[in-house]
Amino acid sequence: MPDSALTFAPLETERFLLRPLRAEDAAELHRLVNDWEVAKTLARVPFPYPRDLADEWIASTADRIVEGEAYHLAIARKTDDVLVGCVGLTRDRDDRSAELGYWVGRRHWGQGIAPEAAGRLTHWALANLDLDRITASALTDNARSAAVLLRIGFRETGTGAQDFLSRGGAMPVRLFEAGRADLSPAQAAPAAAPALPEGEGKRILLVAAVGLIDPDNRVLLARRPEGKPLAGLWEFPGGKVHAGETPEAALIRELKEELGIDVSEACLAPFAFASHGYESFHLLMPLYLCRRWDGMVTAQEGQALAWVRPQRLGDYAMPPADKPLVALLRDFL
Ligand SMILES: Nc1nc2c([nH]c(=O)n2[C@@H]2O[C@H](COP(=O)(O)OP(=O)(O)OP(=O)(O)O)[C@@H](O)[C@H]2O)c(=O)[nH]1
Repeated sequence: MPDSALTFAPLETERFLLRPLRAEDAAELHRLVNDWEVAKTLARVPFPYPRDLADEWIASTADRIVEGEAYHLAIARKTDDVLVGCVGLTRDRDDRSAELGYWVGRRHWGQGIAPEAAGRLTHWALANLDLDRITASALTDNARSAAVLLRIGFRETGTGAQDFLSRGGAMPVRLFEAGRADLSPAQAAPAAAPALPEGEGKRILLVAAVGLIDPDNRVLLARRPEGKPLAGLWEFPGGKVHAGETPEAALIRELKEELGIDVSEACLAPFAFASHGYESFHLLMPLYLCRRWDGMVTAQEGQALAWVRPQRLGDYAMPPADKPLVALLRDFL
């Protein structure tokens, strides 16, 4: 059995750790899930739940984490590591989506555990896996579960029918989904952004970005980290132009802060710009190209970095404002 504990760093919430399940969790997991009130709400859980199945299922979750197929995690109390439930995501690679599931043992109900755990896993997944959507479903008669999803930011998309092992057949469900925009409606620029003319009633946000190009003609993309709007999307390094700063000075500052490199103004060649209306601001973003810098490009803020061949840029999910820039860059390089 591969050691998923070595490959998956537990996710922390205010009160819980979402960590890989361990063989020692089996007895408590069985006690909590072998309860009709819990099992009847879960599509893939039989009732009664055989004790051996807890061992088998826990063993299988480790392989699937290592393979990046599914992330089924224990919700464990930080104070004493007691298992209170499980939360999981199963990926559908063809669709760049994953399905969320969760349950909490009956003795732990009423403490807001499900939204805390499922919300954390949803945010983490959209920021760190190549996904655009998380889907979820709740039995039509399970208003409590639907409320959890809505609280996290999921949208209701319709109804359907799903096979429930515990019920011995198909049951009506409400369908939900969440993308980045649902989880981070606060796409608004922080108040520190410089005051610029209003466009169509929206504030104009000036952001400077750069296509760093290495000797193999590859372009550097950086992944927006969890916690920022549009987390998980790949973008050109850069950031907001502060009041009193030129776009070039802003880039030189951002490249030092984010990538640890020194760039001189003479090496920043203006290339193109993006002008894009986001929901709460209008982005104006000059894109420079740069082939010379001092120092080694290293992620200073834990963000993922990728050197990408121009033909492969389309494989990376980027903010909508970047689409025209990517096309121009591909033609240019
Ligand atoms: N750097 C960068 N920002 C982009 C790109 N495309 C795009 O839409 N943006 C948007 O421009 C804004 C940049 O803001 P930011 O939050 O990265 O700026 P920053 O580094 O100063 O952030 P901070 O204030 O959290 O430090 C975001 O709304 C981001 O979504 C891009 O390719 N590169």
